[in-house]
Amino acid sequence: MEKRNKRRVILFPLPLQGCINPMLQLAKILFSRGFSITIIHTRFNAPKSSDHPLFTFLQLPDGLSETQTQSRDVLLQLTLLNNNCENPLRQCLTKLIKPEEGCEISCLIDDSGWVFTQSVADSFNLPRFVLCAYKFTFFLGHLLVPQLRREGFLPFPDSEAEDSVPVFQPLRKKDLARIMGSKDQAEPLDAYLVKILETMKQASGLIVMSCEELDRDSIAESHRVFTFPIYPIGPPHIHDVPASSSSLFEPDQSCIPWLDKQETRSVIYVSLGSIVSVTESQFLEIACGLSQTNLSFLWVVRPGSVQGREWIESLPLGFMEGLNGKGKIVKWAPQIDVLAHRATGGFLTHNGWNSTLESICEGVPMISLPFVWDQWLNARFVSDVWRIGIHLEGRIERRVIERTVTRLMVEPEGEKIRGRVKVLRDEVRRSVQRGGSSSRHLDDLVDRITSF
Ligand SMILES: O=c1ccn([C@@H]2O[C@H](COP(=O)(O)OP(=O)(O)O[C@H]3O[C@H](CO)[C@@H](O)[C@H](O)[C@H]3O)[C@@H](O)[C@H]2O)c(=O)[nH]1
Repeated sequence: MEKRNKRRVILFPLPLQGCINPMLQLAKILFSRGFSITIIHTRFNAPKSSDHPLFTFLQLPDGLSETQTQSRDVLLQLTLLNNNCENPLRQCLTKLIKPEEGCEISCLIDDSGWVFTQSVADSFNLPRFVLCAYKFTFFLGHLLVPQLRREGFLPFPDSEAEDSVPVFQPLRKKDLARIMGSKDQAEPLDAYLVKILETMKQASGLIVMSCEELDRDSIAESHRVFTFPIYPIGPPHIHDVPASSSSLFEPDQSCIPWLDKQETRSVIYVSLGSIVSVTESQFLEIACGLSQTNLSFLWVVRPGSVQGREWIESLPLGFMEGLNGKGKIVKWAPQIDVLAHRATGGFLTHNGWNSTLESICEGVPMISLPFVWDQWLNARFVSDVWRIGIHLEGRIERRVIERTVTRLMVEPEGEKIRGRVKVLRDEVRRSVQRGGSSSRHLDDLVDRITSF
């Protein structure tokens, strides 16, 4: 560990698992470079401070009611949080930014989804860096959504659904339509995106949780939109810093001894991240599809993620027993360890950006089942550009799932896909090693923060 450099960085993650993980990982990286760390967080989805004893944690009152915390409408939650948290953040910073002996606050790092933080940071003369927890292609592209809508992208005839979208490659029109959302979501979504772009333009830089190896074209294009520096520092979890969990849920550690008993690359791991929910019939189709493969599976079903059900009680009677030990269902898994396990041979994923990166970094081929937002783009990269997975094209049907899992896990096609993901894994892993692209960008970022 390097010596403390008497400088403190304040990080303020958006309270979603997919944003907390990269932000806390960034905190660990900066701590290893000598910075002291303060994490400001909402009460909603508060990270566990006990998992990070070397950081200071400060909680803001966020004003969300119990019902609002349980809502499935993430856009609504983010809007409420943005409305409620400005004053609490201002008060918190007022207390923190007192001339303190021997430790200066260098900057605020927060998520682009916080749209009030730039003006707060400005009022304290505090440089603000924005963290991009998406693939950078999506980050650039999603800011175009309001303009595309104004220009009449929607509706389009069914016959054009598979056509590509030149300004948002490699999306197909049907993917972009899903990202743009339904009519009633259009107005709040577009207003939010316009605000994100407007406030972000005044930031001191953008820290991207991707690397040149995965995002070269979009990084090269970024100067057309942003004048500030971009720091693609690579998949955050493969930097050489001590491991610690930033899970909001308790990972079921029994996954690992269970995997230890399985043959090498024999298990399909299934997880749809921290936000996606499925209908009961989709859940049953996935269950039947997996069981019909006769292959081993490890499946994360978050409590509440089957709509209208507590957990897995709608599985047919005797379903688990009928698998003869070949299936295991848990509420939350130690995902990175699962993907790194020699027994894991494939990942049926919603293609959240963290899951996609984690799978690439472990060389695990994917089956893509995106549901919302950037997942549509990540899935296209996986299946159409990098060709390291197979896209389900939304077909949550037992026969399709059975067939696709079999293709990936046991057929020659799967072997080819596995070969490609291993090549990509090696390139991406090299980026964080000394002299690699991400390692150099990280050095630049540290120099920049230190220069303030
Ligand atoms: O059983 C599990 C399941 C997931 N995870 C972790 O949880 C994170 C999940 O992140 P991600 O794969 O990005 O999915 P979401 O939680 O759904 O993330 C949201 O945020 C991401 C980053 O902005 C977006 O890419 C997604 O579309 C959005 O749904 C990953 O680090 C996983 O390792 C676990 O530790 N155990």
